[in-house]
Amino acid sequence: IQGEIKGYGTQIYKKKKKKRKEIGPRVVDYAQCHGGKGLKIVFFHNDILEITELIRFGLKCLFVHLHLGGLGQLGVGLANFLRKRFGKDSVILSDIRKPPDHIFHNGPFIYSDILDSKNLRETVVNNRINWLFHYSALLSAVGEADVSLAKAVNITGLHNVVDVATEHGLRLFVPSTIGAFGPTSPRNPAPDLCVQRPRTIYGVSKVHAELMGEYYYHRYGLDFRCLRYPGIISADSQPGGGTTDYAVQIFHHAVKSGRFECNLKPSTRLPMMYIEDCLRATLEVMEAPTKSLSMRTYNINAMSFTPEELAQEIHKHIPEFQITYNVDSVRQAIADSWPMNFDDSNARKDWGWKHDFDLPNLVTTMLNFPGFHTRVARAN
Ligand SMILES: NC(=O)C1=CN([C@@H]2O[C@H](COP(=O)(O)OP(=O)(O)OC[C@H]3O[C@@H](n4cnc5c(N)ncnc54)[C@H](O)[C@@H]3O)[C@@H](O)[C@H]2O)C=CC1
Ligand SMILES: CC(=O)[C@H](N)C(=O)O
Repeated sequence: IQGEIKGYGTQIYKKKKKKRKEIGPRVVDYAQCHGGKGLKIVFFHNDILEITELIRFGLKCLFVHLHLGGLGQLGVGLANFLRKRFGKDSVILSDIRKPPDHIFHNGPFIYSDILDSKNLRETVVNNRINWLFHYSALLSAVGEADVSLAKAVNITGLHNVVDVATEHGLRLFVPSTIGAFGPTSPRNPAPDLCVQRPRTIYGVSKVHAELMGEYYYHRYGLDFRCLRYPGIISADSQPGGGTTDYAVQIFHHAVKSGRFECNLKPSTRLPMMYIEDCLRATLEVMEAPTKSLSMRTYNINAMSFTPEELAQEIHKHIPEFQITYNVDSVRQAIADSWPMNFDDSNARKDWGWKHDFDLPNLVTTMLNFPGFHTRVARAN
């Protein structure tokens, strides 16, 4: 993984049989880094060191990540993924809801409301945050049901996050979505750059997030990075009220009862991705060297399928599985305005993005997920 540490660059000395291996050029400052025995970091200003050297020494840097809106469908998975890389105490999970015991005891958790800009600043300063992952949002369908709350969280909340990240020189990740496109966008595939006139408050707020992040990058140097996620599918977390939720719920129902009532038409094609690919892409773009990024907002793609195609794939594992359809007109109208497929060639070219999961191995992975069956039982 190529990466960079800007501003306070680092130079690693590795004591090896009393012999010091000097990697970087100049020495200005000195700090002990937790995680690596006998490893010392010395700092020098405004130089860049490829993060490969840090990874090679298995060094856990003095990164502290704050993860906002972390108790949703994707947030706990991201926190676990980052903690494996940077150490449990380097990743602070936050939300406005109480965490369940197994999450509360799995690493630092704090309350953080993105609508309270003072609380946000205190959190960033008191914990010396370097990287910020901003997951707080109301998704497409729940946003249409409460436009004023969606405006507050997805727009005012975003403004607070962008301001605090700029003030404190954070590296900021904000996810966008297939929902950031609308009926006048090219749909099959949708490229990175095209007309974006979404018809949901969710999509409008996400286009705004993309534009605000890029403005702050060009105007103030905010290290803003953004990926447009497809519908994300996970086995151990429930979806948060979007239009692609059917593609998560279908697995729980297939295992539990062998039957599923789908709220989208059988032929509704949407881009989708397994959560492992999503979380890996998120870290890869955050660790990509600045010089490799020709853009600040990228599409990422893995697969696209219809409910009918998904059901046929599940059928190969559960022959008695039956799908019926009871179309939700709100979600159907949203889905019909979204891309059917994504062109993610820029992500693949600039920072080496590639997906691991296609439809067959998504279904195999989901239905064989450790404890999935008991999770379904517990969830019910
Ligand atoms: N799940 C998916 O398929 C996709 C998700 N995304 C984006 O990824 C991010 C995470 O998505 P999910 O985990 O699915 O969302 P989710 O809806 O499951 O979770 C969002 C979290 O934000 C929190 N939140 C709400 N108001 C808040 C506030 N004022 N301050 C702090 N936190 C607040 C909620 O408590 C919730 O835990 C969102 O920004 C979403 O737009 C983008 C595309 C696809
Ligand atoms: C694709 C998304 O952004 C989300 N899952 C939704 O359906 O709203």
